[in-house]
Amino acid sequence: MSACDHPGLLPMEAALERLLALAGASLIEETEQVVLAEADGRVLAEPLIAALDLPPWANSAMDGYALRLADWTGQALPVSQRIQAGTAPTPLEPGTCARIFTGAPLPEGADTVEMQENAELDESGCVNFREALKAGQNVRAQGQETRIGECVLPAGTRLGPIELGLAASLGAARLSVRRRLRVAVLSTGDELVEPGQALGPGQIYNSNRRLLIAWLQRLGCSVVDAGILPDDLQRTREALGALGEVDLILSTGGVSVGEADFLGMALREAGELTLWKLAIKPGKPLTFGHYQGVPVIGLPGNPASTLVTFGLLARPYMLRRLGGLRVEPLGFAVPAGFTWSKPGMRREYLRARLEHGRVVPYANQSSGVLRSAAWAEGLAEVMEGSTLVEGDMLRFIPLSEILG
Ligand SMILES: Nc1nc2c(c(=O)[nH]1)N[C@H]1C(S)=C(S)[C@@H](COP(=O)(O)OP(=O)(O)OC[C@H]3O[C@@H](n4cnc5c(N)ncnc54)[C@H](O)[C@@H]3O)O[C@H]1N2
Ligand code: MOO
Ligand SMILES: [Mg+2]
Repeated sequence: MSACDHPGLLPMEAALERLLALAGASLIEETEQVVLAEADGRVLAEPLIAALDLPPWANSAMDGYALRLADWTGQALPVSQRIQAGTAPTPLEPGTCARIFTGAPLPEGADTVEMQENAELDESGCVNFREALKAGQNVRAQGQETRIGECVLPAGTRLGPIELGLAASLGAARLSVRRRLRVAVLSTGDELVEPGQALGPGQIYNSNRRLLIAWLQRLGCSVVDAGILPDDLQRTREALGALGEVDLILSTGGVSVGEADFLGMALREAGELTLWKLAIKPGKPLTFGHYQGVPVIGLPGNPASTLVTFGLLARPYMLRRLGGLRVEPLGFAVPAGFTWSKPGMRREYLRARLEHGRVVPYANQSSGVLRSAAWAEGLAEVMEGSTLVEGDMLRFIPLSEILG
């Protein structure tokens, strides 16, 4: 039986589709102008329109000599001016050439550049060209990259180093971006203790809080750290209700079927549990609901489950709320370097590496083992109901595609 015909489990595509639709219905509308230095990781709210041609004027791609090709019939040409980058040339005197350097503006009247390695300056100050010349060679035409008025980046683009460099090349000093998403982070569990404190009986250190806060900061969110919440229904209700002005509550743990899993209970009681139990491993009990109108994503507490569900579901949801265009990781197809003989009802996301171009999973895929992800370079997707033999293709999602 596959997840599609399993009554209790929602397939991955359906879950993501629902989450993205919910996100699209609660877009963050407010925008702000930020200087480029503050714009890394933000989502562009308005298209970036070129305010100038790029390059703004024709220029040389080589260090050499600029000439009008029609002036050259094989004879040596005298050098009539010297043009460095950052200077303004005078029009080219007919029958002459100009000494020119890479990035310098082409003088009016010139249409061709020969690199200096193919030219020879004689004692009389004239240049002999050794090879046949082609009109337009080594010339970077005005506007060859971008024309003034063109849309260079659409609204919804996530800004990274390349986009910021491009905006700078067009002289944009500020960009209009969506305001930061305000996200509250809650770690649920009586067993949790923060690093730096001594462990008591039955206690473990809280890893999800650090993992999520660092990740959210990379995503450009402003984080409200709500600390550790004990496994108690009344305290859960109070904590959820007291988080103030946030766009999203992100919690870990307390969403499965245990008697101490109170987050799901609190959402059910509030009557707004929209999504629960997905056909993915790890991550089955992922929960989405609202508490007093605020969206809540309850990530499963096992650290590898937190990682997978945050990266593949919560992250796209959050970016879509900011109007993000490309929010889902793409990954790529690679051959399996392992055999998978037991088809499961849940789609598996194995913490894996590429070795000699093949996917190799970490030996211990328990969802409690975060070390698997530190070893891994990506998530290898094994589809529900399928078996694999070595060499079969599967999707590999690099962690670098989702960590930020
Ligand atoms: N009878 C069943 N039991 C479980 C089922 C099930 O279907 N039936 N599902 C299992 C699956 S799958 C998962 S995933 C977990 C999810 O449980 P919860 O989200 O309710 O999380 P907890 O029970 O609170 O904790 C699970 C596990 O993770 C550890 N944990 C929790 N928070 C943190 C943290 N911040 N840092 C580090 N580790 C954390 C916690 O100690 C538990 O070991 O449920 C299964 N059970
Ligand atoms: O769905 Mo859970 O995350 O497998 O352990
Ligand atoms: Mg539990």
